[in-house]
Amino acid sequence: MTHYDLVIIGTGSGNTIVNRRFADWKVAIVERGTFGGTCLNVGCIPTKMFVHAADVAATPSVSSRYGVDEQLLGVRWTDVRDRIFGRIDPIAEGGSEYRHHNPDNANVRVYDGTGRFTGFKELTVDGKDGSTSVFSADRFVIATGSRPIVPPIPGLEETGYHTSNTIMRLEELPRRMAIIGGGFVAAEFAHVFASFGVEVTIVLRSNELLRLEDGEISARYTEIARDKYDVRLNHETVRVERRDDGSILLGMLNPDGADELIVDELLVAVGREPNSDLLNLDATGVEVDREGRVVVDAYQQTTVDGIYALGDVTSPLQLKHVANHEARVVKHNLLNPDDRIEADHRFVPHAVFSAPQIASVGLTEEQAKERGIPYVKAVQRYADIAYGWAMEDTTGFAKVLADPKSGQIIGCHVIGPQAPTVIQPVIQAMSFGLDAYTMARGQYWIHPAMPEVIENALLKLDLDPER
Ligand SMILES: Cc1cc2nc3c(=O)[nH]c(=O)nc-3n(C[C@H](O)[C@H](O)[C@H](O)COP(=O)(O)OP(=O)(O)OC[C@H]3O[C@@H](n4cnc5c(N)ncnc54)[C@H](O)[C@@H]3O)c2cc1C
Ligand SMILES: NC(=O)c1ccc[n+]([C@@H]2O[C@H](COP(=O)([O-])OP(=O)(O)OC[C@H]3O[C@@H](n4cnc5c(N)ncnc54)[C@H](O)[C@@H]3O)[C@@H](O)[C@H]2O)c1
Repeated sequence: MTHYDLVIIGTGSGNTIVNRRFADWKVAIVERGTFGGTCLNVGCIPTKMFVHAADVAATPSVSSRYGVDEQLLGVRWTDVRDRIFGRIDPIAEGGSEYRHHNPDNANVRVYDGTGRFTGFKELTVDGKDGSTSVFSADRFVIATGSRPIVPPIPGLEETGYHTSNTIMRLEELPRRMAIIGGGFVAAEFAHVFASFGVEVTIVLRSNELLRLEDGEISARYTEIARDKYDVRLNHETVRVERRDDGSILLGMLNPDGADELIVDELLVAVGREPNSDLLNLDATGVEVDREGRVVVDAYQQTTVDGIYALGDVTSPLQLKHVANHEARVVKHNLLNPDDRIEADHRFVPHAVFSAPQIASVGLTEEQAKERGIPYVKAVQRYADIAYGWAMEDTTGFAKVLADPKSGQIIGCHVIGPQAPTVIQPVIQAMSFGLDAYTMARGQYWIHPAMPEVIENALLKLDLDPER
């Protein structure tokens, strides 16, 4: 049986581990799908390329507030789509080609197929070409990501539906689209398709969109979304069927009774589950938790010595920057087994590229309350800073929570233009222990740029003068 020094299963962030420092290792990489994983092929990168096109398409609807009258003449969907995938698909192919054939990878063998453990540190790969390969290794990295959850709604399978994996490759724009779910994917695709002229209906069970955000952010986003889209809160989808004219009917229940909706396309966006079940992890002794996530310690090592895991298959934070960080930790620990480092999950930010954009780091106000953590808070509206005037923004704000005594920032939540960029200095301050006052007054803030929304929020904090 072939024996490797290292086997990587999954080519999302897992693929970033192997470089020249592993030149004298015998390495295998296993991939069942498209090389490059979720972020490149069906996640962050294409979605944000669509989001930018949507931002452009949405501009004429607001430009008159600046005294500029514009008209959207049309959205050439296939041109939008083909520009995006015309750029991305070759990158995935190039990545695969590089690993398969480039002399840099003379020590690397790529297996195109699905890996599953068939013994202790023994993997069997069912190849896409029908072959079966069995090999062993000293070390493994499980980096198999996650996949969209498909809820057991009667009629869903027979009717057909899209997930984030397929919706970006539609042949044409539908007239009407329903999105089941009220999280990241729902918020981003609602913006994309509504900006392109599709009538979007969001159907969700809870009474708020993006309900895991800070309460004031979810409430503001929900209010804005209800103005733009048909949002059916507190609606449980209980059946789906295809009608004779090809349209799709959703049967829903809400506290007032039954409700129906007819659309042309259906996007299911109710979360993602870890790809741990395909791996037969019992065979090698790797444990998973109740949600199916691979259990790891602070070094990203699983319950088996020498088997590491990273990214969506192990983390409740299904974000590319988390997967990338964990990949760097795993790489270091593989190369330096006697001097391992721990992953740092203290201040993991996230952003939703919806309209408006949202970004967040640290505790929400609700979490601070629940945990009994003392805090002071300040809110700064975009409407009251110079660039907010320029944009005529009326709904955006930045909210900062800080420890009243030390001034350390414990959370920051932003809804409004450039939120994912505006929040970055706060992530830096939290990561390096800079207190709110020093952060605000210890540096220049470019005037009149958007980060002034953060500067002003920091200055409004009612911190203990003795700190
Ligand atoms: C629509 C969408 C938008 C997103 N936008 C953002 C964003 O803006 N910012 C952000 O931070 N995050 C975003 N994410 C999340 C981000 O894409 C993921 O957190 C990240 O890609 C996870 O990386 P990973 O390496 O853990 O897994 P993946 O990139 O999913 O890689 C796992 C790979 O393993 C392969 N695989 C699985 N099982 C096996 C097996 N048994 N054998 C062989 N191969 C296997 C899969 O085919 C896949 O290629 C988005 C996700 C989605 C779906
Ligand atoms: N900008 C980004 O970073 C970005 C963008 C897209 C996706 N992602 C990642 O991908 C993950 C998946 O995104 P998502 O939007 O699918 O999940 P999500 O967890 O963000 O939201 C899921 C939504 O579906 C609802 N829901 C759950 N089960 C349901 C059911 N049976 N019926 C109806 N509604 C149900 C939940 O209440 C929630 O509103 C995100 O959690 C995030 O980590 C990140």
